[in-house]
Amino acid sequence: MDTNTLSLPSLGPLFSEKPRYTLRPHKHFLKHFSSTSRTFKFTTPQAILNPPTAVTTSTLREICQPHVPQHILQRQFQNPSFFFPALLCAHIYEICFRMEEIGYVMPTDIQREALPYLFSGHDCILHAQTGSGKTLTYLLLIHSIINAGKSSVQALVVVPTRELGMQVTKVARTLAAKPTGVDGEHKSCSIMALLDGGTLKRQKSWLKAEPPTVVVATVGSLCQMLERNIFSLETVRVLIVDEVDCIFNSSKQVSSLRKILTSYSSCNNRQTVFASASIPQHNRFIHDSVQQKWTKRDVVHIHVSAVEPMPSRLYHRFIICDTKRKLQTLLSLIQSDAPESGIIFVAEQSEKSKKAGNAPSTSLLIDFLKTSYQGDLDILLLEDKMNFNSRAASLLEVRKGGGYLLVATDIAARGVDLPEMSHIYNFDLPRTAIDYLHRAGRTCRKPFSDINCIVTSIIVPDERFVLQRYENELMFNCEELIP
Ligand SMILES: Nc1ncnc2c1ncn2[C@@H]1O[C@H](COP(=O)(O)OP(=O)(O)OP(=O)(O)O)[C@@H](O)[C@H]1O
Repeated sequence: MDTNTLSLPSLGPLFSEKPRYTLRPHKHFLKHFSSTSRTFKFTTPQAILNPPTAVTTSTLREICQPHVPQHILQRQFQNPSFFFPALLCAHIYEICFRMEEIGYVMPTDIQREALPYLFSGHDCILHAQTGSGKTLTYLLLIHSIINAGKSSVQALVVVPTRELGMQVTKVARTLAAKPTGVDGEHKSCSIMALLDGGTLKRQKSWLKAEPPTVVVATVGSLCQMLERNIFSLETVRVLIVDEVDCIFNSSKQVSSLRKILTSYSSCNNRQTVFASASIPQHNRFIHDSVQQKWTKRDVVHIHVSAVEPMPSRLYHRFIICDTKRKLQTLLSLIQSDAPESGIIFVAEQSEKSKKAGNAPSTSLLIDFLKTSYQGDLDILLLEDKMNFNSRAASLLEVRKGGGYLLVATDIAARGVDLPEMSHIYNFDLPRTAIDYLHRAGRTCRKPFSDINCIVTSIIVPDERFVLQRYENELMFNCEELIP
């Protein structure tokens, strides 16, 4: 058999065990793939209809190819007017090529473990370290389900912040772009960002005129659209809630998320996925989710590296100094570390400090670094109270590449993916162990790299026991740096 072309007989076994179905590949499918010089292997229906088994294969394509048609076909086999879903298959094969083009070849642990369950229609809780590839995991599920030919919103990703929403939209669009050399006639899926600070009027017209296939939304904007009946969850086949614990923890977002989940629970043909590196009291959370019917009863909790909640390549250290010496200590650290890029996390200004008319720590820090730091790194700011355009401009600058020091509040602690980040500095200690985990997790974001990254907390003597508590809770060891 010519291994470089699509071989029609190789599609035969797919149907041999179900003779009532005839193979009628769509002309677009043939045209499309005969031009791409690739071979496709299909599994037999028996394998296709089996429940997920442990995946021992080693590449993402090997995981996706047998399982994606499985998922589509499972549904198609239940449909008496079965027709070979050529366009859907074409789409997912394109995604496989595209992944390889981008450099996603080997699956990460969460991808290896979760994808078989996701492709078989299970509701899942993706619980894995920061930087472990949860985004690609749920995007692959989305691509296995959607049909870009249909004009309806079929997948919805809910995120806590505009910044994370922009990032997920970008990754989703990159993945959905056609691989080089493929000019198939089928429609690419459209992805809409429905984020706080966006132009809701424009998005409203888009949703009404030609609904996108995938919507990435912040809770507030999504609720507005749902309340005004501009779009409904009826057509949504998969709902992802990213950083789910963060949204449940936010007093501004929790009641809206509950409404969305409750409303989605009455939809037919639904699949719900929750993702985060931290799901506190996960057994309780799963129990509640089932009780509330937010997930089906057979929801699967995929917990990767349960005994090691943070990447092992992270090196943690702390330095003790008094409050007045903190700025100078930070500067000395940056000079001796010479980071490739770093984030300096600062606490949000308290109401008390605002009332006292004090300048926020972020401004003090930025002013100090701009006058005292002599190195090559750009100094940037990202904090909640900046307007959306300035926040976007800071992140754009950061993503341009080149070294930088980003002074940020916890707004940058969740989900933001900056793979070049080598150092994290806690200028103010985070409020909880979970906040520590997410701040630290802005480094070590190259799944197959063996480069170590450093997290340094600058603390006053009284804070030593707080840090110790975080060490116990997150099971890591923090070494003292003696100045
Ligand atoms: N299979 C893969 N091969 C190579 N790189 C990958 C793979 N999967 C994901 N990545 C890369 O790993 C990085 C981290 O992925 P991602 O942002 O999805 O992490 P995450 O698990 O969502 O982390 P967080 O919990 O912090 O949000 C990204 O830069 C992504 O491009």
